[in-house]
Amino acid sequence: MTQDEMKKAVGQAALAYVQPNTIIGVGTGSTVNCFIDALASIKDQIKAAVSSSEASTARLKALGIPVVDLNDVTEFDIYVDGADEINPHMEMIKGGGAALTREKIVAAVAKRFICIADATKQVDVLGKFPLPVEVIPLAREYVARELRKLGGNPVYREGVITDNHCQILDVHDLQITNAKAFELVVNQIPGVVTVGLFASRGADVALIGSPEGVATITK
Ligand SMILES: O=C[C@H](O)[C@H](O)[C@H](O)COP(=O)(O)O
Repeated sequence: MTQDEMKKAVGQAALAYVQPNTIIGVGTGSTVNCFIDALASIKDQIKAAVSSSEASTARLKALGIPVVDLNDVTEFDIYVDGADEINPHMEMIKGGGAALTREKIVAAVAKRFICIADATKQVDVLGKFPLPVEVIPLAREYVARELRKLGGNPVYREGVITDNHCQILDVHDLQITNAKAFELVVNQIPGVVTVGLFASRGADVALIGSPEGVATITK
C-alpha cells in the first residue's frame, strides 16, 4: 500500500465511528480529506459538521454536508483528525497545515478524538517533526527567543497566515519526553495562541494505516 492508499484506508475506517443523524467534528489535512471524501457515501445520514478550517469547510460544503458554527453546538460525539506525529501515549504533534488552533478548540468540545494517520506518523518520542506554534504577529520574535530558552530552534513559517490571521513558528530540534508539561509551559508564553502539542487532550482512538491494513489503538 502507498501512503495515499493508507490515508484512504484510515479515512474509510473512521466511518465506523459516525453515528446516524449526529453532528461530527472534522479536522484538517490530506488524511482528513480522505475522510471527508469517504463521508460522501453516507452524507444523507450526517446531521451536520463542525469544521476546523476554511479548507475543510469548503470540502464539506462541496459535498452538500451542512457546516455549523461551533458556537451553536453544545457537544458532539466524535472529532476526526490527522496528526503529524503520534506517540504510544496517544499524544500528538499537529499543525503542519497551520490549522492547529481551530483543531484544538473543536477537539476540546468533542467527547472522543479519533486520530487517523498512516504508520509513518508513529514515533516513540515527539519532536522530530518541527512543533508548530501559532503566535500573534507582534509577539513572534519574543516568543521565538523564549522557545530557544526551552531548547528549541524556532523557524518562522514565512508566507503563511493562519485562518485566525496569525503566524506560525516551527520549532526544530526538540525531544519532547513530557508532552503534557511542555504543552503547559509553551501555552504560558505571552503571545502564543496555540501550541501544536495535543497532550492534555490526546487521541482516544487511533486508526493507523500500514501496508498490512488498519490497526485500531485505544487509550
Ligand atoms: O494543521 C494541520 C493538521 O494538524 C493536520 O491534521 C496534520 O498536519 C496532518 O496532516 P496530514 O494528514 O496532511 O499529514
